[in-house]
Amino acid sequence: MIPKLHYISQGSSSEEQLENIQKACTSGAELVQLRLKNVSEKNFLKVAEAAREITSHFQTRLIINDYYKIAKEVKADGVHLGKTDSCPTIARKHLYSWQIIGGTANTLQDCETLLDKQINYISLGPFRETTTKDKLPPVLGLNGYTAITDVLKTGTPILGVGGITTEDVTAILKTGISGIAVSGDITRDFSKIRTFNQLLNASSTAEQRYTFE
Ligand SMILES: Cc1ncc(COP(=O)(O)OP(=O)(O)O)c(N)n1
Ligand SMILES: Cc1nc(C(=O)O)sc1CCOP(=O)(O)O
Ligand SMILES: [Mg+2]
Repeated sequence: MIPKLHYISQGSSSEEQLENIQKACTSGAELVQLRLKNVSEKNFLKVAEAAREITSHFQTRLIINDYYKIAKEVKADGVHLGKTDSCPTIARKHLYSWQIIGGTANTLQDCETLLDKQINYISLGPFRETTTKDKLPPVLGLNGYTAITDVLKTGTPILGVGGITTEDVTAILKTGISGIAVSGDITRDFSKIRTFNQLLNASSTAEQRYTFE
């Protein structure tokens, strides 16, 4: 099962990235995506190895952004690929059978293309403007989400992404979106993970671990 909350990492250095990943894990994140830009592949691999160690310690899933070969090398739980990244079909051939592949979509057509390529989840965005990523396509908002999920009848999880805060969750879930990926709102305050999990009715790993339910 794909967790309903994905924390997309950020940080202005490798050290800050790893600190944020550790904070996300201690705050109950079930899944962390390592998103690190403007570093060499060699440096990305080093950070990915450290991120794998941290996440494994907390039994938190790890998704590698962009680099499917690194996802295989560090035995991450999967890879996230955007429209200008490697093709999911090629990544699938390279990865272990248990590794998951997520893909970015901005339109209904993108979603259909990804479903044909048998990805495990779709991340549909941007929900609203965000400073976390440059050169975003037009925002979809609640109406855009409803228009796409109404047509797209699929059992594949569709996550919302882009400028999402805790205040948006309830309305987003009513559109047919089943989970969310968040960077800024969580990085500003890691205690928000607990609130997001409650709003999403997602299991908080820490709570599960101690309640025997
Ligand atoms: C969960 C999630 N959704 C969307 C993206 C964006 O991927 P992409 O379009 O490849 O852009 P970059 O993140 O690589 O800049 C994502 N990473 N994660
Ligand atoms: C990485 C990313 N991809 C997006 C897309 O729409 O494809 S929006 C986005 C940024 C998500 O971070 P925040 O929660 O800080 O807006
Ligand atoms: Mg990418």
